[in-house]
Amino acid sequence: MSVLDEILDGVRADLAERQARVSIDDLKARVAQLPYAIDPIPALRGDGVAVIAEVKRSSPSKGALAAIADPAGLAVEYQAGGATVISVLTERRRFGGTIDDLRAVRSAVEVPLLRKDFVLTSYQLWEARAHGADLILLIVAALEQNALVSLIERAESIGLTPLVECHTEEEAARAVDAGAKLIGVNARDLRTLEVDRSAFARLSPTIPDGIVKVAESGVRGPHDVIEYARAGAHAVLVGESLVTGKDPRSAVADLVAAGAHPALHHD
Ligand SMILES: O=C(O)c1ccccc1NCC(=O)[C@H](O)[C@H](O)COP(=O)(O)O
Repeated sequence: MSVLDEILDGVRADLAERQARVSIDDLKARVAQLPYAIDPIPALRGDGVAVIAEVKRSSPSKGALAAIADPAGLAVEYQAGGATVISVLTERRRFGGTIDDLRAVRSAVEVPLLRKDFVLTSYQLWEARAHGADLILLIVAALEQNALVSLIERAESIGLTPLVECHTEEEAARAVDAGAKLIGVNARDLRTLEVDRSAFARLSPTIPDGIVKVAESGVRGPHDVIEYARAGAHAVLVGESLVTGKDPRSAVADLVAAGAHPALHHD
């Protein structure tokens, strides 16, 4: 069984437990009380390379990364450093996150929030909105094509912007066919956990102009932002190097500064 399949089994079990406690109608009622979600696309498409900074406690590839007792405090630092979007990993078993982290971060920052998880059902979309997310991750490798298409449509219908993640040419084609407007190329193969930073440059030309492109994973510092920008990234998604560094605010600011060089601006 691949790492991804193991993660998905755990996600299904945790999901069943949450669904038994909180009904989808309760989530819909909560969403009805909230302001509209923020559309992140204009900011992600702006000049320079946007930084999506991630709250990430642990990972299947590295184990424990950082204790992060105060996810909201970390998010405030990310925002102060210039992050365009903040990603919150809410998967419990392998990443040490919870949906409550999302709520805590929402109450502390104004920038758009990505719920980073393994979304399989529309319940998780409502859950994400009810806890303040503006974006949701949909992983092509985890979804049949008809499920991907219907989750994209459902997410958009409730105001969420789907970030559709791929790792291979075939998955990128599926993301485009499914109508994704925001596509992430993950350097990490979720089945083997190997990181291949050349994946973005390989897949980027296959993604049509007009779609916003995010380079995910493996960003160690400003030099990787510059490389991803040269290959056409509108944004980078960064977790590990930020949560394991000493000063998340200045680390984000350094990435933003690297991506802001006029030579890297999009046409
Ligand atoms: O991070 C992992 O080990 C991992 C394993 C299996 C599925 C997903 C995984 N990570 C999720 C992510 O996509 C990353 O957290 C995100 O892109 C940031 O990556 P990094 O900067 O390398 O922490």
